[in-house]
Amino acid sequence: MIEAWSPEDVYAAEAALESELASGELMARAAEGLADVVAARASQLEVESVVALVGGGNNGADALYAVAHLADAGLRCAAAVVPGRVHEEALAAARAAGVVIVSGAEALEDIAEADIVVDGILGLGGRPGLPEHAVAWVEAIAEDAHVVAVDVPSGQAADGSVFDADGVLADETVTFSVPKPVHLLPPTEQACGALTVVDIGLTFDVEPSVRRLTFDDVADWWPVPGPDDDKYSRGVLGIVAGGENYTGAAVLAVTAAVEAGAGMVRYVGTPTPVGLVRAAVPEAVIGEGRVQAWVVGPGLETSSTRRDARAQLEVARRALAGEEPVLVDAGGLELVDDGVVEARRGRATLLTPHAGELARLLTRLGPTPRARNRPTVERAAVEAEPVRYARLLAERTGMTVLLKGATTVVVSPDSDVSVWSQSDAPSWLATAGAGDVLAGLVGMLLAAGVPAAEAGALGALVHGVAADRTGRGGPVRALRVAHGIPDAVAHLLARR
Ligand SMILES: NC(=O)C1=CN([C@@H]2O[C@H](COP(=O)(O)OP(=O)(O)OC[C@H]3O[C@@H](n4cnc5c(N)ncnc54)[C@H](O)[C@@H]3O)[C@@H](O)[C@H]2O)[C@@H](O)CC1
Repeated sequence: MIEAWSPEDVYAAEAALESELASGELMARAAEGLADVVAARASQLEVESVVALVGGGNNGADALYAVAHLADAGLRCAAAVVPGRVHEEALAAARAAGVVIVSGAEALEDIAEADIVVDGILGLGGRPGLPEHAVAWVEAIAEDAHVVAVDVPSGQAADGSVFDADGVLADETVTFSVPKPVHLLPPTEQACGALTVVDIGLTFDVEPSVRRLTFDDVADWWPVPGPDDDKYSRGVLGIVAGGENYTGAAVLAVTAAVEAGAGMVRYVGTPTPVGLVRAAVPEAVIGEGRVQAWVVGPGLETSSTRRDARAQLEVARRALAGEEPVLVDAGGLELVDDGVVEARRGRATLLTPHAGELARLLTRLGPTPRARNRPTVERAAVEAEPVRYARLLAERTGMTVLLKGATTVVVSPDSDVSVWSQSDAPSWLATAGAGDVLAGLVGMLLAAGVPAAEAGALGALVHGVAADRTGRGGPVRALRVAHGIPDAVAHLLARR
């Protein structure tokens, strides 16, 4: 598992450790670790000129001490500074080691020619956006330069909340002791590149703010049946999905649940998808019955006036009013209103919208049940600040929210619980029907008794790995991803 702590928690841990260490020791550890990474990169890339972009905080000091080490080791080093706004001791150490200190136009020339740029403008203490003087520095970085960010790519929000397109986009980031939210969350993860964590000895006795499951965690979490299990004890999943127009969603969700290892799947639909499910997934049982969890919504047509569609909707509403865990996806999200919110209080519910669905649902629900003012939430706003909006929906509904995207986040209604962030899927998985497969897969985990947030994170990981392994670097269609789940699970279980 990869865990990230908030900037506030990191500052607290740092203060606690600093009080036990000689002054400057923490920074010395950080600078040494940073210098080791940059030296290794210079040798791999067979280059020798390094420029540090130095800000006025500790992050800039780290960068200065690191280039001092690198100059000692024989690399050609310069440091771009703003005179008067720099850590004086670190500046003296760099100068003494032979680092060329530059500013103004001279700095821009050196930056443009550097093979490796070490970004120490802003770190954990940075507010989003670059300081004015640093805009030209960042613009001057050559296309083919290798950019190493210190702790946080400057301009990006350390808490991972907002992405700055004009900020530093690093090839790699060197961080200290533990990852920070900026490294794991959308939209900022994309600015960090490869992550190296240098241990400087911080310890934490508080919960991380972000968690990510890794491949090695799957064996500990996946519901593997034992000799005493039968199809009922493994978990029966009810799926209410598909309609006369969206027939495929039913086939995809049911296929995924069966392939993922559901003890049994009961499918509730209208005549056409029922016929297709019977043909494609003979293991599925048609009709309502006792289940341990529900998936409500893939391809569900909530405005159809057909009698069979209305009967199907009745089952969906019963599921939402019942005690079993429910995953609510796509058309099912249209059924979520204040009555459903009230009915599901204290019961496991996982909403699985994409950004557009989340925006529509938040707009429809409004900030509170009786709010007169219901501002429109735009899809672009959700895409710009995914965790913030997922949290708003989770808090408004009391439900767990899995927001789908290149990086999928899972947010619990309790703001003290860590956010899950999974980034395991190839971009090829952005294809019609992929969400239906995820719904069936995660639904199976709910039926097997995995808690909602963990089921969402685990399902997102396996979904991504199944896509990767079936596509083998090329395109994937959703049905093949569903059929690829057993191979992905077996591959991940074998890592135990
Ligand atoms: N966290 C840790 O465990 C350790 C952290 N270290 C380093 O210390 C850094 C944190 O140091 P600081 O707290 O000094 O933070 P920064 O180095 O990020 O500097 C913050 C300073 O820049 C100013 N500033 C912030 N955003 C700005 C903006 N957008 N435009 C203009 N000015 C802005 C602030 O007012 C503040 O003075 C970390 O990122 C890391 O590199 C290491 O030295 C040692 C250990």
